[in-house]
Amino acid sequence: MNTGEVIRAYELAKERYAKIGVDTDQVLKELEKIKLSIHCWQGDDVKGFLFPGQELTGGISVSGNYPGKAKTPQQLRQDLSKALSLIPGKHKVQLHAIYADTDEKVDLNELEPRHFTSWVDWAKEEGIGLDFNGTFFSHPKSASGFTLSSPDQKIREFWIEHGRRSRKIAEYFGKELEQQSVNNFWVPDGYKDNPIDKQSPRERLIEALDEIMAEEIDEKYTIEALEGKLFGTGVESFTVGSHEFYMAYALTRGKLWTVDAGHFHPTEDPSDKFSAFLPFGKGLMLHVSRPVRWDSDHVVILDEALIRITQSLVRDQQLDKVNIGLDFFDATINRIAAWVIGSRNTIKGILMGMLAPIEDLKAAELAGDYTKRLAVTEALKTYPIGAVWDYYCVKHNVPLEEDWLADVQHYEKEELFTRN
Ligand SMILES: C[C@H](O)[C@H](O)[C@@H](O)C(=O)CO
Ligand SMILES: [Mn+2]
Repeated sequence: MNTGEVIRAYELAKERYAKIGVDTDQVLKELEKIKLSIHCWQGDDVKGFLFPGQELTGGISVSGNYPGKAKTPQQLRQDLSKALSLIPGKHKVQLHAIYADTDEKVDLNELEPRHFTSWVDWAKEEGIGLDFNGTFFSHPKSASGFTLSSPDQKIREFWIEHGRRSRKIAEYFGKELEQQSVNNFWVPDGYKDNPIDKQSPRERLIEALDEIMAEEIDEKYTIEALEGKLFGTGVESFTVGSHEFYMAYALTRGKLWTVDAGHFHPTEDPSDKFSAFLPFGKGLMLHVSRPVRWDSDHVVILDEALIRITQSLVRDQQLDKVNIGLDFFDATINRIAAWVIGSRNTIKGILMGMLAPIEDLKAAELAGDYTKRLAVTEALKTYPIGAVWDYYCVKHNVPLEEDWLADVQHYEKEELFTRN
């Protein structure tokens, strides 16, 4: 489609939506405000650069061996820039601590903001923000399966220091990039088999987190988010940082609660958590992911689960209290395409949520008119969202659905396949 065709299709779609009271121009203005927090670790299968020979641990795994993964910080930034050029809007990128860019031999408890200056320079060039994650896995000191809740004080102290340093790095991001940097905490701690004592590890985790958070840091620059999980592979029976644990921690400490869509029982609907937590809590961080039977971290597609999440955010007016991060890693496909597909789908999901006569539907629901609620929501599924999306892409100078893949394939040939 050429630009003229896109505009004509948009004008027709605009009229169609106007008939049900939806102003598409206004919707696109709102959509522009959406900032995803795109995870850097899709670009190199969660390897990072600090510990080259280290295997991925912590009960998470990446399958696949697609050629061309980023092996240096420069390559990862170049790949991220390519992906960002194909995703409409201005976003953020989330780093893990293992993505420090330095020639020094530095351990996780020694990291400083200066080890991330090249990332900040790059973010300034891109005009984007940076979020952060301490890396509490893939390290000899997490080999016992315990980090912040370890019964070994020395191990605990190592990870507490890492947590403290992660806050200083996130603060630095916030100051330099003039926007709050969310600092996400996820630890893999837990047992494969049934424990006798569940209380002590949780008490140790509370104490360790409190020590990490002891220093007051201006929230203008950074805020912590805490990510719970039902289980990980090898940690099937007991996870110290469960959902209830972190929800309570976040509520009592004024922090964000992280909802990773892959971290729940498959019959649970993560989107249902938002309206239960937000009336009490400061806000949420999301890790939008696609669990296939388990926390498999598949690339996000425009499926029912994603739409439930994005519809909740829009319908319950939660967008200003929720940071929309992504978390998936697939090494069986082109990694840049993975970022582009997952990010574009998440934005499309939000657009889908916005392109609805929400007030009208709320009124119908309140009046007990569930027939109208069902009829209209079903009808909306075949409304011309694609035409609105195409127009949004053109407005933001990014390729249409049928065009971006050729761009990625060209980059793959010229750049990714030349890497050994
Ligand atoms: C890289 C991980 O996915 C990430 O740190 C964490 O957010 C997670 O989801 C672990 O399952
Ligand atoms: Mn996650």
